[in-house]
Amino acid sequence: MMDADSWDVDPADVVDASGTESELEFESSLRPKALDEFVGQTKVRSQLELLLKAAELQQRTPDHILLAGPPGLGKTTLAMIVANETGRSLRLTSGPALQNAGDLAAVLSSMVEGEVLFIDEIHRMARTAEEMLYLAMEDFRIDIMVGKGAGAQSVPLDLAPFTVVGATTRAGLLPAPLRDRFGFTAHLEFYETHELERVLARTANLLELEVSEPALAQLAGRSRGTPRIANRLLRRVRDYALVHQTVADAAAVDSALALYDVDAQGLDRLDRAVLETLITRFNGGPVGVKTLAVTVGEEAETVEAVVEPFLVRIGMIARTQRGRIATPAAYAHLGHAMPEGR
Ligand SMILES: Nc1ncnc2c1ncn2[C@@H]1O[C@H](COP(=O)(O)OP(=O)(O)OP(=O)(O)O)[C@@H](O)[C@H]1O
Repeated sequence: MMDADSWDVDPADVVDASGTESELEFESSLRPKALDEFVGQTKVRSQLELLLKAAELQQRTPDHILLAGPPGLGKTTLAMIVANETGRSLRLTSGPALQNAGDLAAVLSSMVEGEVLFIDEIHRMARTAEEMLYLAMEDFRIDIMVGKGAGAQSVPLDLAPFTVVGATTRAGLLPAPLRDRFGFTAHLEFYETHELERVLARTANLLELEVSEPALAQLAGRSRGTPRIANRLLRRVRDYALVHQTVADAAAVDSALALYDVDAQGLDRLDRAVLETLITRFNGGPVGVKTLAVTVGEEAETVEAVVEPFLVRIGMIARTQRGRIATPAAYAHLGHAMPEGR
């Protein structure tokens, strides 16, 4: 039986960039399948296009690709597009699933020539797996240990050429030897509002949902520069319009987003908690990001990879050598007076 708490909807689930199963299905149904369907990230798209075209002309597998950037900006989608555009199949795994060299050896030894291996959260792989991956990416070869103890032997195994697409929210955490094995690193940026409007218009179309232009613009401006969040908020607006038997217009967006604690700038509860803590507990900073995370009761990795990049981008937090500080825009947004002398 479900307890009463199970019925509560945590607003963070709506804007959090990770996902529940039904959210994941929803996302898959919306993924663009070709580069020219992929909205925004113009530079990265042209870079990828060139890299794939050159590989096609030389009839070889494309170079390994590293995609870096905050969650929900399209890394998995791009990996799928790379496979699609090259007519290859895609294997998906993730850093946390590769906890020893054996886990990786099992994946690599079953790869077919030309396949694309997508490793999400690649910075979270075990060190032993990482070392095996360097060799595999460079020489398409791995050494497998057979037997145990004094009789253990290292047996080389040749692999068919393949392309690794790694994704990370924390490129800085990747050891240099691994980073160097990628022929190309794409840094995905937060999307501009007009780009998110296009993402939303495309999604509304796929969902056969009529949404007014002002509603799309309003949603786009409150989606933290992130397509995943834009699509999720659109779904909540659709729910709102359905339940209240109204059209999906700007007023419906306002009401739905107020219900889920998304404010006028698109900040969610965690964003505001971080800013509030920085201002009221640490007098606006400077304070280290780890201390800040502990104080709001969140993992440091989430604050560093999810919360901070967006708050820095919209100018509410500044990074200094001594730590993070709240800017005048943050004080104004939360309605606090700036202390004298700051
Ligand atoms: N440029 C884009 N155009 C249209 N839709 C996009 C774009 N980028 C992302 N999306 C949509 O946003 C959702 C999230 O994208 P995706 O899963 O690729 O992000 P991600 O960067 O891999 O996130 P994570 O790092 O959390 O895995 C998907 O539904 C995808 O269709």
